[in-house]
Amino acid sequence: MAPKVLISDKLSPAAVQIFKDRGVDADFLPEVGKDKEKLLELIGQYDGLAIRSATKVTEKIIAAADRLKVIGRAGIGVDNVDIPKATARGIIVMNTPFGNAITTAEHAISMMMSVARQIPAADASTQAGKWEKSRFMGRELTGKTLGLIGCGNIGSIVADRAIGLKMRVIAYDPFLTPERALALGVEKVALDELLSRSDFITLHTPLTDKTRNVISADAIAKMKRGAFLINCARGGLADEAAVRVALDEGKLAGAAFDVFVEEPAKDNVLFGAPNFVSTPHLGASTSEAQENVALQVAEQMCDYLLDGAVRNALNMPSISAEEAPKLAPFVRLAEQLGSFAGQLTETGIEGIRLEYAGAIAEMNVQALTAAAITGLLTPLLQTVNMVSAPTLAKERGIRIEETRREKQGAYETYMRLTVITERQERSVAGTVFADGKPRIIQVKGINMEAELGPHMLYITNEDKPGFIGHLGMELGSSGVNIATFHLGRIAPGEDAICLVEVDGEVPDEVMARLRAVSHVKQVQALKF
Ligand SMILES: NC(=O)c1ccc[n+]([C@@H]2O[C@H](COP(=O)([O-])OP(=O)(O)OC[C@H]3O[C@@H](n4cnc5c(N)ncnc54)[C@H](O)[C@@H]3O)[C@@H](O)[C@H]2O)c1
Ligand SMILES: O=C(O)[C@H](O)COP(=O)(O)O
Repeated sequence: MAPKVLISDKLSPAAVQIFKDRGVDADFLPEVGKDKEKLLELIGQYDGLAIRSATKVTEKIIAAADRLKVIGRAGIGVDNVDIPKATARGIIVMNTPFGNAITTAEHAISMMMSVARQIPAADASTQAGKWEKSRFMGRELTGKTLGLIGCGNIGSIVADRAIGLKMRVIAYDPFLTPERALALGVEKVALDELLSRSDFITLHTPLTDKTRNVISADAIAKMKRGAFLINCARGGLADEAAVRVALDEGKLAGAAFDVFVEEPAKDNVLFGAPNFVSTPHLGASTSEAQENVALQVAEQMCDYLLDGAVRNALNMPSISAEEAPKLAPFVRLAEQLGSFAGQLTETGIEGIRLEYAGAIAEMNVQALTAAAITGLLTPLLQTVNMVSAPTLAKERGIRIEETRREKQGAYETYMRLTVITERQERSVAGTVFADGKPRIIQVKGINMEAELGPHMLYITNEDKPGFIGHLGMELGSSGVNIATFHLGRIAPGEDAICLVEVDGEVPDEVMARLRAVSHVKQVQALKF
């Protein structure tokens, strides 16, 4: 059955066409995003949800999203999605980090020019038949200092354009490296220095606990009298009430906001303030940017739903479309090793150690580790996948160690998973053969070579004559057919392991008889 996607926001129709061309059923219902109840009613039917900023993907929506595998944001900001809740349910959240960056940077520059020359007010006055030439005295940009708070994708494009306008650009961004600042032609400064030196300040950070109200009354007090403030990033970065006071008092010569604490902004404290310019969250609204983000998000969602490729996800390592089919057998191996160890572990898991050697060490190990944790936790938790597994493990205090080795042993690829509990460490290792099928090649240091089937018996025993015959007889007389049989031992007469694939589930009474077979130490049924 073709995957089904709901487009619940005003995305460019280009997205619908991509979904159609790739064989994904897409329902284009752009009004649903604003109607919480309708979204709640419909969401259970979909594998994918394509959104912009109007759709709020809350905990309640996620709880009702029984089939949902991916949320695709045609744009950058994902503050309208409850990512931790999506992650816990194994839903990938992806965005399009570059598709609307140029357009938004251009909007910030437009807002800076508009507010510097009071264009909206001058336009309204002129069209009202007044000719108030002396009322609208503006400010020149050339030679002025522009302070960027946040110098990522959009901030750095703004810097480039502002340098073109002959402005001096300074930036406050803790993650901006000196090399990057140099390459951009930007001076990296501390926040207080930026506040005191800038003639214009533009905001380009996400809204986080650290950035909320970065422009507070205190921050405004540190700014130059007559400075301008531009916010095309997120409402909440500036304290709107404090900005209103500063505009009324003339501390700020003007402010231009595209984004507001509450959107849609219908009755904002800033409305009507002197030299306040506003737009209704139009930063990304150009036909070019909307086409870019719609195409990109639709392709990314199709890649994931159809091929398992992951791009621009905020809660899962990337897996390229070329890589996905090559990685698939190794993901299966990692899941099997995790599941094998998980089913044999009865006490609390303190940590897991993952060792990758040979060709596998060069692969997307982050994805393989996520797959191994998925396999490990699946027997313990109801719903877990590669998206939720690392978070669920972390929440449970499970330590994850990863090592990569170039050295190859007998096998071209070698992956070993060791589960660490308070009582013991148990390891299981495997490889993928040229036929693309995973094999178990070591259990607790004992070499063997076994392909796992849906129903397996894991038996530990003493290596003594008669054991195999006795075991075979018990299974045969109980009507349990043996599909494959694999043996390994430390040394003649010592501890041994036996992995048997059987055709179907082994009833409890048969399990009890197997446990009574002489030289048997442990018998456990495993499912894959
Ligand atoms: N108005 C719109 O329509 C529109 C369109 C696109 C993006 N946006 C918003 O613009 C903002 C920036 O987007 P981007 O693509 O440049 O993001 P980005 O992730 O590329 O850049 C954000 C920058 O902020 C910096 N940063 C993080 N915390 C900081 C802090 N405490 N102090 C200073 N800097 C900090 C980061 O280091 C990073 O360099 C986002 O909030 C995004 O949602 C708005
Ligand atoms: O984060 C973004 O990409 C912008 O805020 C754009 O939002 P929009 O897609 O709702 O216009």
